[in-house]
Amino acid sequence: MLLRHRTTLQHLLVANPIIMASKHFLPTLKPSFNNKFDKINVFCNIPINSNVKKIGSLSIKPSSGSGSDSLSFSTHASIPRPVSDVYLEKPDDQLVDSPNLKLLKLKLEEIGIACGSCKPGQTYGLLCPMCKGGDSGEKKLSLFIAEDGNEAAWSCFRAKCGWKGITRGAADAKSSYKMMSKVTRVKKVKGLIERDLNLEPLCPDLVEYFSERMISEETLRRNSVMQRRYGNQIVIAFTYRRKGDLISCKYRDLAKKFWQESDTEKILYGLDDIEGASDVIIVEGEMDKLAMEEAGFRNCVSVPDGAPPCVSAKGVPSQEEDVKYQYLWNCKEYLEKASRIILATDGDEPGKALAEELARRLGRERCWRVTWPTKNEEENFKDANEVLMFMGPAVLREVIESAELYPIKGLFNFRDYFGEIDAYYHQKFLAELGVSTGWKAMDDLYNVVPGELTIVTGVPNSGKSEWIDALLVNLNESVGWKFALCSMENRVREHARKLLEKRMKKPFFDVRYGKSVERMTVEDLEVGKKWLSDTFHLIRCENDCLPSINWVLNLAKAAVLRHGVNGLVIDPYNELDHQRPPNQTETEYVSQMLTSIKRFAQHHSCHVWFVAHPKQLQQWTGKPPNLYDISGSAHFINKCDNGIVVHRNRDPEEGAMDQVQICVRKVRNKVSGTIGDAILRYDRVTGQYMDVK
Ligand SMILES: Nc1ncnc2c1ncn2[C@@H]1O[C@H](COP(=O)(O)OP(=O)(O)OP(=O)(O)O)[C@@H](O)[C@H]1O
Repeated sequence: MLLRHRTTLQHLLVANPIIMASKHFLPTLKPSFNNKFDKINVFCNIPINSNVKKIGSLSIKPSSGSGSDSLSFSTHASIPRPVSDVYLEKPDDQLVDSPNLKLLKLKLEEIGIACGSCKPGQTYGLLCPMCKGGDSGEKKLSLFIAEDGNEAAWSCFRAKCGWKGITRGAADAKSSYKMMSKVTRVKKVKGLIERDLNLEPLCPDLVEYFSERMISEETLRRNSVMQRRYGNQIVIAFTYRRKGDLISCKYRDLAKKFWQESDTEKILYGLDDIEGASDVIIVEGEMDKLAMEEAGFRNCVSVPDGAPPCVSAKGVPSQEEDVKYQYLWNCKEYLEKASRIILATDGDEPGKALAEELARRLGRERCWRVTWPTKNEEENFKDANEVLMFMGPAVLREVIESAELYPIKGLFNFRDYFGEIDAYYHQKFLAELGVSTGWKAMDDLYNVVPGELTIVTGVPNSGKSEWIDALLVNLNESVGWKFALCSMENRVREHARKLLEKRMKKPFFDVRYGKSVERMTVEDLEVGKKWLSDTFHLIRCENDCLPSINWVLNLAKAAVLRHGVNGLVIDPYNELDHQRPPNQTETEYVSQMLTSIKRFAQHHSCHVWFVAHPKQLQQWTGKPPNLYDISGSAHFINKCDNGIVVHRNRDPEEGAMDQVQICVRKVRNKVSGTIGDAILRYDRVTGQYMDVK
């Protein structure tokens, strides 16, 4: 006797539509089917012998008793439960009392399946012992007991669980079960039979619907767009094909709800159109694929599952784990031949996330992206079909033709910087040309550029610190710059005195060096103190240990962000903590340290003056030292933007004793200066440096 309404598990899964919304991956929407008989035709008429001999042939289907509203079951909830003719002819007790059935039930109970009053030959919706039906406790475990009561098969239809298995009542038989979701996430079917899907040519109303979206009948025909009836409702059927064979089918009703044949292989829509193509366009939906054809591009495919809400924070998983993008792997051979892939996904955030996920997998270097034209002052058109509808095929063509290279992190073109280059040309960043030091003698040689590193050296007592202080005072007076000071050799009050003398142009005291000039008044001191606190921020290690360069840079960063400082002085290098790993040479250490300083300077547009002493000069002739004489490493001169040697005359016979030589020995940026010497005069009373008249 034949069971007319029995289905195999496979057929059941094929017939269970997985419903999808247009935008994100697989949300659980429910289509509005209402004719049960129509649906039965989808998966019935498969004669199966009622005498189930092999475990493998045991059949199962979701039960109407599940009473659930979830996607797998809802579609068929209204279908009359398939009931065996054999079973109907037999009185209940003949089956219930069989010893094998008792044994079988015992085994099921042991596994956790509460099958108490279940009868052979029927399918039941029970609570899955594995997932407990999720948060809502849905009864999604479908259990089927064979007519002879010897065998049972079950499957949990919750997508997150998928537990399934089979067992027999015989005493020696072992149960076999597995978590479907962990073992095989994508169940492949051998192929859909078009006839079984009851697809029909599009009716005039649907053709009209497409024509309103500027999709012609010719394009619909070429892409085999069909329709399918669900009772009195007709839905669009997008057929997914490979080499002409039907692989999957996606449905769309007029309310824009999507669902598709489940357990079909995931492939790109329009796959045959990109066979052998070197240029491939990828869009986010079937309508966009059809729209591209209207604009003259057949070499276009659509992703089957829409876009993710955002880019995954994790890296690209392995092929097996990459469930959401399985369609790319399944179409690998079609895509790997393409040298140019234009990602024409939607312009919204999920669309951009999809483009990024595709680019990550396909290789950014061969990806391009499009910019959808503006719709009005606030928004852009969102996809190909919208552009086709409102702007026409020529504009859509133009959008594709003007696609730009997909950005690769770290790889740029000058084009990306045109705004900045224009501003530089029009001198919008005045300081970029360098701020004058305040000494005419130096204007052609050295100007201070934000974000650069200046190394200052000179023999002990040459006046390096004095000259830098004087420079800071000048820069503050001329352009209002503020500074972070990490001056380890200076006591705070002494440093304050030196700065105040330069600023107030008066000596702090009226002793020895300042006897000849009136000292600054208490009022001057008050004004000066305010200026000090407005202009300088001190980086100081308050305990006895030496500060490390990273410690200094972190505080300098805080000073930039909190107080907007424009310059940092680190004076001197040898007062920093220079502990380095045992496997690192001093040269490597200095190189790394200077890289950190430069990165800080550039990132924060903060000029850094770094004071470094020369190594002990064996036979010093009184001449200025060389930048290569800096103790530690030649990297000081190699890595700095500017190198300055401060030198003063100590021989009365050689010239005036108050003369100071500022030797500019390196200038990387010709816009800000050049190599050469400037002579300044040092006023010992006020600590000021002045041009020589
Ligand atoms: N041209 C000059 N004539 C006379 N005295 C000067 C001159 N330049 C600097 N000085 C004095 O030399 C002393 C040391 O100056 P400063 O601390 O700036 O030198 P330095 O090069 O930074 O020294 P060090 O290498 O020891 O740190 C100060 O007292 C300063 O007043």
